[in-house]
Amino acid sequence: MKTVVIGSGSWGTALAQTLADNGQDVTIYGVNAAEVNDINENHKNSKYFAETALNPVLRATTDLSVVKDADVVVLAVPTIAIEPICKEIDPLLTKKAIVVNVAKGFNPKTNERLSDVIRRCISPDHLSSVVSLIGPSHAEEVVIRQLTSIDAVSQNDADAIAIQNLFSNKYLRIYTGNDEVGSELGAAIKNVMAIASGILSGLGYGDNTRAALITRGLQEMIRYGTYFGGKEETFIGLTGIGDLIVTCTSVHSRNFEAGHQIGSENTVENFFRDNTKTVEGVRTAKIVHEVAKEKGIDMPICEEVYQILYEGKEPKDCANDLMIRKLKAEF
Ligand SMILES: NC(=O)C1=CN([C@@H]2O[C@H](COP(=O)(O)OP(=O)(O)OC[C@H]3O[C@@H](n4cnc5c(N)ncnc54)[C@H](OP(=O)(O)O)[C@@H]3O)[C@@H](O)[C@H]2O)C=CC1
Ligand SMILES: O=C(CO)COP(=O)(O)O
Repeated sequence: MKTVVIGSGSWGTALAQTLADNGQDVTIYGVNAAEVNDINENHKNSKYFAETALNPVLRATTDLSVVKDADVVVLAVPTIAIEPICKEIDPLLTKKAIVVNVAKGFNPKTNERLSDVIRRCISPDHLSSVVSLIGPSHAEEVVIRQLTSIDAVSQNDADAIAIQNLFSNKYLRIYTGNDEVGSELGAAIKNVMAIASGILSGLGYGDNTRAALITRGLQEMIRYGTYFGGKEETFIGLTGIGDLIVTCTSVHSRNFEAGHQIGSENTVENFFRDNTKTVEGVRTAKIVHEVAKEKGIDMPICEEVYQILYEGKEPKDCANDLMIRKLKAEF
């Protein structure tokens, strides 16, 4: 199988190296010539993994025509780039490819789920199916071959199994799934919860607060996901509670890190002025706010994160307001 990984950032590099470790034919396509040269010449991607020597067989290119003849195309770019890159690659594909999405969030222009964007932008002649490869997986750990488990989720069982077999090895164990809605919504919304977790940590709150946030955050994810047809059980799997735990507790999470800065400064000002990293939860918070409001879905934690990011509310007031809401039964 010929695989092209679109995106020479942290996750694209780590996943492509996994395929290189598995002896697969894989090439990374990147828009950033410095990252591409670093991979080819130095066997490093110093911008993201300063200390890590990559598998030396890994190759990268800035020529998008590399997707010609690809059997598998992995989209490892931020959500904002998914629609444009699909439109760019569609005319270059010469056969039906499995398109694997690893981004977490929604299309910022239309609020669509990413699998729907890919099906809309890649013509049926060029698309076998969409597989979402998502779960608790910081690139910083996968690139040094730390044991990790994630899901290959697709409406097409055979393609999910093909992607499971392609990526699995002794450090990356892939499970299959077919609840596209539940898996994608869980993996998207956990980024908002990770911002909330970072904010609470920045405000000085500890383990009790984080456990409450993760538990109640999961309930919000279930409420939102099941509204759109996701299965409740999916949210107690890798793309739900698994991804929620890793991003709400890890120093590697950029969403947690952003929240931590916002909480410790009690303002979003410096974050919005200085941030250059991919922090998907920021856009997701706005989309969840809009959709939840329109559909009448109760999302109190997501709403407070939205208020902090977009409406100038102070983080410490949000934490207090969540605690003094009308008391109720847990379930
Ligand atoms: N990093 C991780 O641990 C994980 C990330 N993800 C998800 O994967 C997605 C990608 O994130 P990640 O790799 O971390 O992000 P990074 O910021 O590390 O890298 C993104 C890469 O995409 C490139 N890029 C941006 N636009 C385009 C485009 N139109 N065509 C080709 N390349 C483009 C960027 O180039 P440039 O540098 O020039 O901007 C950069 O190389 C996100 O949705 C994230 O949530 C999911 C699981 C784990
Ligand atoms: O999704 C991730 C790990 O599963 C990456 O999280 P961040 O985008 O917050 O770094």
